[in-house]
Amino acid sequence: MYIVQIASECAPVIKAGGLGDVVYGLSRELEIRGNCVELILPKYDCMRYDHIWGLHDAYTNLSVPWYGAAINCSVYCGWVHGRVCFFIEAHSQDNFFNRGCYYGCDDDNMRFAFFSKAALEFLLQSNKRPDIIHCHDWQTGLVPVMLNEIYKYHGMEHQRVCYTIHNFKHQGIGGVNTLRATGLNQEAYYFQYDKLRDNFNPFALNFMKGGIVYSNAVTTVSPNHAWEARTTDVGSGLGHTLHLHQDKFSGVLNGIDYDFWNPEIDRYIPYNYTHDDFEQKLYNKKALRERLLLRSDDKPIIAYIGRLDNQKGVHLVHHAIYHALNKGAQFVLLGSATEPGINAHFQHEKQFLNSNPDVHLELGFNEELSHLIYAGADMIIVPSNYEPCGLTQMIGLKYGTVPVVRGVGGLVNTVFDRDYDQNVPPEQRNGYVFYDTDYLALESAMDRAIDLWYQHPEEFRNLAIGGMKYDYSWNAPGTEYLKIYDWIKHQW
Ligand SMILES: Nc1ncnc2c1ncn2[C@@H]1O[C@H](COP(=O)(O)OP(=O)(O)O[C@H]2O[C@H](CO)[C@@H](O)[C@H](O)[C@H]2O)[C@@H](O)[C@H]1O
Repeated sequence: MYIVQIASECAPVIKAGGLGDVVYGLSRELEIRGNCVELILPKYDCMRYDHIWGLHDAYTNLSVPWYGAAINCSVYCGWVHGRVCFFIEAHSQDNFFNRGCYYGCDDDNMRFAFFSKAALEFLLQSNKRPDIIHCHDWQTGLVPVMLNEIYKYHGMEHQRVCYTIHNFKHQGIGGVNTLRATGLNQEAYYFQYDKLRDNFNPFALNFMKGGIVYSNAVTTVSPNHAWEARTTDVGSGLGHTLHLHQDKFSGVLNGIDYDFWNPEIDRYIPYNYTHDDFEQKLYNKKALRERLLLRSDDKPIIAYIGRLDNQKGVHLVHHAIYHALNKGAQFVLLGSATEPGINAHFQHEKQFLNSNPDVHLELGFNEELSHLIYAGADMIIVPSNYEPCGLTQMIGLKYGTVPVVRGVGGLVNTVFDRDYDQNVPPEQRNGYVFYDTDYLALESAMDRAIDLWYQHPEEFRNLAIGGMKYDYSWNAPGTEYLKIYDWIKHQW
């Protein structure tokens, strides 16, 4: 099968979070199974060019219709750890992708509407006719809309779209301008409720809703989140739309790329290890302490790695730091916040805790350091308010780092409470789960994990080693996506 992924991220060259990991990992898995996979991405000025091999001009005169005129683009081609990627650069004073950031600009909706249009123009003009176009999140929600309303009539009538939603919170909101810019026009038509009109704001068009309405298949990143999105408020207002389109909507649990996230071969950690020589993990713990200037003591290290925003339960992350210290544990945090208030809060915490030898807060994005933390920590905490899938608990498991998580979204599908999970046999339980969003709930799960570490170290070790044996690779999800592709390929 010929598959083209259109996305705003692909790890490690463009990574703001889990979306990048998934786009890369899924592409790799599909290619290993003999499919032809290509990726189309924006050419951001701030991406990690050191991860691209052989970048060259692939298509120089891509003329993209925009507001009735056209923007000239160049398309570059290069290999990102073996994957063929096309990067679109727009020559316009809008400077769409030269902003020193991936997201967070006032005109993000226009930037990614343009990217979606340019990606389709590139397919059209370069005569690429994939069987499947796989788009991700709100940034590419307009791809299936434009494919069906415009490009279908220009020779792209056979392309089918799978649309994956990684986060319902950000949906991409536009207005009449979006329609004029992209050439969709026809205001009255797109402002209908069964098209793009936002379910709650009658004056807005919703890109993600467009993606759901117009795609042949829609997925989110875990079965439990698929259920939550349809039936609870985590669908952020799209529950009804998902309900109407439930026949093509499902949850496919993400995988982890074990070629990249694997303590046995990880080149960012000083001591490689497997579940057979688990003792080596201790040397990584020592290396982590040395790197972050934590004191050497007989204490567990609890880690948090992730974006710092309301989704991630920042109030509980904050509380976990102090509770860990009270319980005689050390705490390491690696995270970045885009919201100024949250950023200021954690900057303040960092200064306040600066001289404490049992805690380190690293504020920023650091891929290399994240690997050492996964390898060196004893536990990883994921106290999210909602979590479509969550990768950090799955990476933690692979590194023998016991997850302590809130039972929501994909965390429910991946972490099984050692003491209480009745649905899973004791030998298959792999972490700790709490449910409420208050401090007591968090504390009770942390206490159980910390107590086991102190009082029954052998059992804690068995729990960690058991977790390493779980298979959360792309193997099973790869099969599921291929089934979906196959199903929509034969749809008319
Ligand atoms: N400061 C930092 N430095 C270095 N690395 C960092 C980092 N902050 C985060 N990371 C890394 O980024 C990834 C984050 O994974 P998450 O599952 O938390 O994704 P996120 O919430 O961004 O994305 C959404 O998409 C993913 C993928 O579908 C879903 O799993 C998730 O639930 C959904 O919210 C991990 O690889 C983590 O190690």
